[in-house]
Amino acid sequence: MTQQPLLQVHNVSKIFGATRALSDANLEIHAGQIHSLLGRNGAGKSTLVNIIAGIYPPSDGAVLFEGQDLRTLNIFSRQELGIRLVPQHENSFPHLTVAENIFTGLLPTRHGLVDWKEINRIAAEELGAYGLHVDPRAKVSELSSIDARKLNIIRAMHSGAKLIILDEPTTALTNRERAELFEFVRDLRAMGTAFIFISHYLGEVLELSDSISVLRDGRMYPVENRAEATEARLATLVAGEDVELSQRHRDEAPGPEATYVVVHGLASEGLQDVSIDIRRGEILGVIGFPGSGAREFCRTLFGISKVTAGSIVADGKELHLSSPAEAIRQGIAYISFDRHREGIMPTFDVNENIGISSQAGKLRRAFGFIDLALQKSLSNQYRDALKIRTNSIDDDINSLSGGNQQKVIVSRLLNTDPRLLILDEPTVGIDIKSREEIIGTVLELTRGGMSAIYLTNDYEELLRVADRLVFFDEGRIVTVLDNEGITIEQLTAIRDRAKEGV
Ligand SMILES: Nc1ncnc2c1ncn2[C@@H]1O[C@H](COP(=O)(O)OP(=O)(O)OP(=O)(O)O)[C@@H](O)[C@H]1O
Repeated sequence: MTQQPLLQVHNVSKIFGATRALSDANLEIHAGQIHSLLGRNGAGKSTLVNIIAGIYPPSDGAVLFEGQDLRTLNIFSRQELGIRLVPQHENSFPHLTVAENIFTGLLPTRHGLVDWKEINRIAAEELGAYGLHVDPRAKVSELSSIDARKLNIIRAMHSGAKLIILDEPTTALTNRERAELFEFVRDLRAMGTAFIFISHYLGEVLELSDSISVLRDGRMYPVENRAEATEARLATLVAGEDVELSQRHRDEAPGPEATYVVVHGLASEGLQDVSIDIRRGEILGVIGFPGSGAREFCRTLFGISKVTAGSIVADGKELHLSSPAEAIRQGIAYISFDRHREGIMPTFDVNENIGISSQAGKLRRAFGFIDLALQKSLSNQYRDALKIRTNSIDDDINSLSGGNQQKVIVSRLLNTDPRLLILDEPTVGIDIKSREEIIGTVLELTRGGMSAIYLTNDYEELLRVADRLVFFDEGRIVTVLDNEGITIEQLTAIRDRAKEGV
């Protein structure tokens, strides 16, 4: 390509206190190009895109857009030039309508009044032009996650974006929604829009991108020979070494004699008449579309959703899980798919985030005192075991990268010494190496007798870890299978058949 690049990043570095988050990064992107950024948690991906978007300045180096040095421009001036960052977490306003979201700050007026009829008409036209067929008067909170994500991109397009940065846009989307999003992005690329795409899924990076670079420890490595790149090659580049995938072995699956929890006729909001036993040391894989009951099952077992009928009996004793705190007391822990809303305590440091759920348990001493020394020593152990990347456990949790925050949450739950660990999309936003560290820890603990319920949309991962597979649809269990010789294609076919009621 001979024309001037849209974006040029020249020798950009960033230092936060004692952390060198980025060293001499270089990157060029042209109009109509999709460039993917890969890297482990904490490798510097967000730092790089935040510098491009103008959220903070580089410590060194320069960013040019259409040949113009952006040094003196803040985030808003950069947006006007056409750079838009679409963050991982929805940046739309859920309580406003679709049209209001598109026009935020730019509402057309008539005689000084906001002209809603006109706004809704233009919004409908614009949505249609980009292939999003939703009612402009609908509240954003009512949209499906795929439509909400498309809306975020359309908002960017509406303000004249030429370069859109998508930070892990496929998180928690189903495979079908993912394909739909990619088609949408490709259509925009054909109109000349450029993209920076951040993802931990090597397969989707290979599928979508025109060019790829890997960030490792703040250094950038462009992937040469794009056409010859493979998942294995990318995985090695990301980790800086070969990654060994953890695998559950068939002969490790406990039999029915190891029954630990018996769920009988369970009902709650979105769940009806669910009966299943969970065995000691078992990893029970859970599968279903959103709203199928799979996630509702997990949340009911953790006391988030109220039981309306049926029973949960552990070792012969009925559990009354009136709240998550009660569930923790009963030895049940839950890792939420939504760590930002339900997991991280943003005003606490790493150590406090790990210890918070154990204060009623093993950290408690006489007269309500908490054993702070024990908490610190345990936090340090988790930091080493799960390789949490932080200078110290006293660091502010917000200074950790997203994936490392997730490891803190895993540590917090393990710190409650659960007998049943419920994992709801535990590796979303987690790089390949950290993912294997988390999976390895779960496998190790189940070998020691802990039971686990594992819900993920990543079927490759599920087939590697689960002993049995439980399919949900319309709030009920429709099929239970031993995970023996099942392929991803078969699993998808069974799930779809369940949906069609065959
Ligand atoms: N505001 C900050 N203050 C201190 N350190 C920070 C700050 N932001 C990032 N860091 C550190 O800089 C390094 C790079 O973090 P960054 O968020 O760019 O990683 P990432 O590749 O986006 O990771 P993830 O995939 O987990 O989100 C990490 O060590 C992180 O702890």
